[in-house]
Amino acid sequence: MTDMAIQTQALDHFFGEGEARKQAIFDVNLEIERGKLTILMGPSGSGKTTLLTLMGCLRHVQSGSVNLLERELKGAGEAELVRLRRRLGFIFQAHNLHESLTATQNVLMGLQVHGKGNAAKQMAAAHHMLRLVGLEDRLDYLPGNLSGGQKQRVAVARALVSNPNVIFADEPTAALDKVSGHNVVDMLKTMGRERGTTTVMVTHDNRILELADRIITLEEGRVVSDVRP
Ligand SMILES: Nc1ncnc2c1ncn2[C@@H]1O[C@H](COP(=O)(O)OP(=O)(O)OP(=O)(O)O)[C@@H](O)[C@H]1O
Repeated sequence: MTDMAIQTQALDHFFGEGEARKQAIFDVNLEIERGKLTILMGPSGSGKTTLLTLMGCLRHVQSGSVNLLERELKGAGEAELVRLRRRLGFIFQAHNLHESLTATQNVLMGLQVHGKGNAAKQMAAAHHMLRLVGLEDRLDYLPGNLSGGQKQRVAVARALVSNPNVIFADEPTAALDKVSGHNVVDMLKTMGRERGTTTVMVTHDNRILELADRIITLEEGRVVSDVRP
């Protein structure tokens, strides 16, 4: 097993066809260590989300290479990608909770796609995760009755409950106040220390940079800075 969760080599990415074809990612070469919190920064349109979705098997690799958990994504078949995605957790903007399901049921969705454990064990794991994110008194609330920050914490609990190897997060703290944002990122760091979970996070949130193990900055699709604070 290597110490790297993700490696990219000569990674390019293009959108559009013919005259509208436009390059969004240029020659990105990165090695991302296991168990660390890596932040992707950069101005709007610099390619952060494109890079995150390429590394997270959410977009086909067109040119160059992405190695995720020792599997090459370029040319990988759909069955292989599905197997890999089961080892990942995704935290995108808060709005992807199911509005008709309670907090607990939303977190259970994070387990049921994996088919892990029996119903009682799954319920216990969902409740445990919701307690960890400080929502023990909101287990049976619908998203409509939760604040933006509480919804985001449900999304975090759902991403973490299956104990993924890598978590991809796009602006996970955008809707949170400073304390809740810190709590979410602290939790991801704790998962890194205790379980070796790797987190790659896109953020504009300057308040959480101090928590990062590494900060990679993109501009116009290129890596322009890469620091370990
Ligand atoms: N589906 C798409 N079709 C065409 N162009 C796209 C598509 N998605 C992104 N792009 C373009 O690729 C470039 C990078 O976009 P991307 O969303 O990765 O940037 P970003 O850094 O995440 O921006 P933001 O901070 O605003 O979310 C931009 O020029 C964008 O217009």
